[in-house]
Amino acid sequence: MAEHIRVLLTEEEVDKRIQEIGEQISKDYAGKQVHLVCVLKGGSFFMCELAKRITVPVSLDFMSVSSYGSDTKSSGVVKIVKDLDESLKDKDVIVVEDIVDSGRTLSYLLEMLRDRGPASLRLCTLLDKPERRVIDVHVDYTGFNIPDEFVVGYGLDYDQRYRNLPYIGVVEFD
Ligand SMILES: O=P(O)(O)OC[C@H]1O[C@H](OP(=O)(O)OP(=O)(O)O)[C@H](O)[C@@H]1O
Ligand code: HPA
Ligand SMILES: [Mg+2]
Repeated sequence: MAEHIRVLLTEEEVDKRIQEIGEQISKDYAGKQVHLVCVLKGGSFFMCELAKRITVPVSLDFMSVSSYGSDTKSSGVVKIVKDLDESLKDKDVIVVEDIVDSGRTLSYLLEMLRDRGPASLRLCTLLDKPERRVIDVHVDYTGFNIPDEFVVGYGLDYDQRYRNLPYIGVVEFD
């Protein structure tokens, strides 16, 4: 089946919104250092762009998680594939994600990271699909609320492809 991408958010719209979030974070964390935690792979493109627009001191770390499988996924259990290199103790942490969909990944992850003793812990996501939520997750910074459609680009993949698109699109099948 042939597929094509319908543009949902242009590169300009995404860039402008990331700039706004960067400014907001810089204000909210004035006088502090923020520690950005990127959830691989999807969060990587957004985190790099966001970090460039934050004007307070920034440090970065990366983690990779995966769902256990369809059975346990419904219980919200995720497996850590690559853990953070550094401790979160007493740091002002912002978890950076590409999308919050069902909320399973982030609700589990935030609970786990909270146990590591950060001074503060917030969540920043480029996209949010509120209609799809199964588990409640508090999002502190949201780029865009989007409808319930499967999106790609800016880190988001369809079968590992399209992460490199500089805009957000919807996969459509001809
Ligand atoms: O709210 P949820 O329903 O849990 O879905 C959101 C999660 O799913 C995607 O990651 P994925 O596991 O596909 O890995 P990837 O980032 O490597 O693509 C996305 O990047 C979020 O981490
Ligand atoms: O809409 C989506 N696109 C790509 N990956 C995802 N993971 C959760 N939702 C999505
Ligand atoms: Mg992800």
